[in-house]
Amino acid sequence: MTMNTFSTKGITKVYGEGRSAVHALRGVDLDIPKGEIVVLLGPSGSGKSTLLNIIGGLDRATEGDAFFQDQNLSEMTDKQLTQYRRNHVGFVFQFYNLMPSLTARENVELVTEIARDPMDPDAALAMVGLRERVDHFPAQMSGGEQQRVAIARAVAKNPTVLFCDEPTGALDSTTGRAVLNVLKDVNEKLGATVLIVTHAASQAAMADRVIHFADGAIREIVVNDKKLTPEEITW
Ligand SMILES: Nc1ncnc2c1ncn2[C@@H]1O[C@H](COP(=O)(O)OP(=O)(O)OP(=O)(O)O)[C@@H](O)[C@H]1O
Repeated sequence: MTMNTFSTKGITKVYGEGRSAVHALRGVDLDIPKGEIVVLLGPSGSGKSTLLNIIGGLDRATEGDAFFQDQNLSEMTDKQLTQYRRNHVGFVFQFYNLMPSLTARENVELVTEIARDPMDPDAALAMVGLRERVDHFPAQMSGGEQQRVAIARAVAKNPTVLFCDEPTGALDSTTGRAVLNVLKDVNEKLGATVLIVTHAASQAAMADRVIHFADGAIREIVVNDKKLTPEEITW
């Protein structure tokens, strides 16, 4: 039997209350098998980031259960959620979120110093092709290089799962492709489950599984028999 990294049952999320309530998720049932690359697609406001935040332990569902392996995130205390994020989850965002006053290595060390089973920061930076740039500051690097530092920072803790919210949103297609290649490597070499939220529908071709979201619910799940490499994708 395939072990699921995530399994959700009837997840709903309502922001606010009364007349101003926003129903961001309306009952999401989902299984994400271990070690897959999963792409979440859907219009703006359809609930993709909300789902990512809930299974990433950054936010809580209003109702329903979200399991990470056999642990119910919905029943965890705030302290347990912090431990879950610290030990298992890497996050990559559209705008890198690097500390401008720290070098690439120091940005990665922010995470490795508190992680349970970290990689060597220089090894993480070498993995994303930045061996020569470890002592450079974010302002000395291109957008794609900064995003690769952010990925190195996320993978240096040896995460079970890597969440990427619009990781190529601020990049041109050549640079974006290099970033997707790094995510593919992380999936293949570290065995991490990788979840990518994107507006670029063509990136779905590199996924094992594509989840189409609409209006707070899953509209369709497509399993790709054959995946394309990032080089084969155009967008
Ligand atoms: N903190 C919040 N308070 C109130 N409403 C929120 C909050 N966060 C998200 N929403 C609303 O929940 C809905 C789902 O938002 P979400 O960010 O999950 O969508 P998304 O599919 O990720 O969109 P995008 O592609 O634009 O990032 C939207 O209507 C949004 O306005």
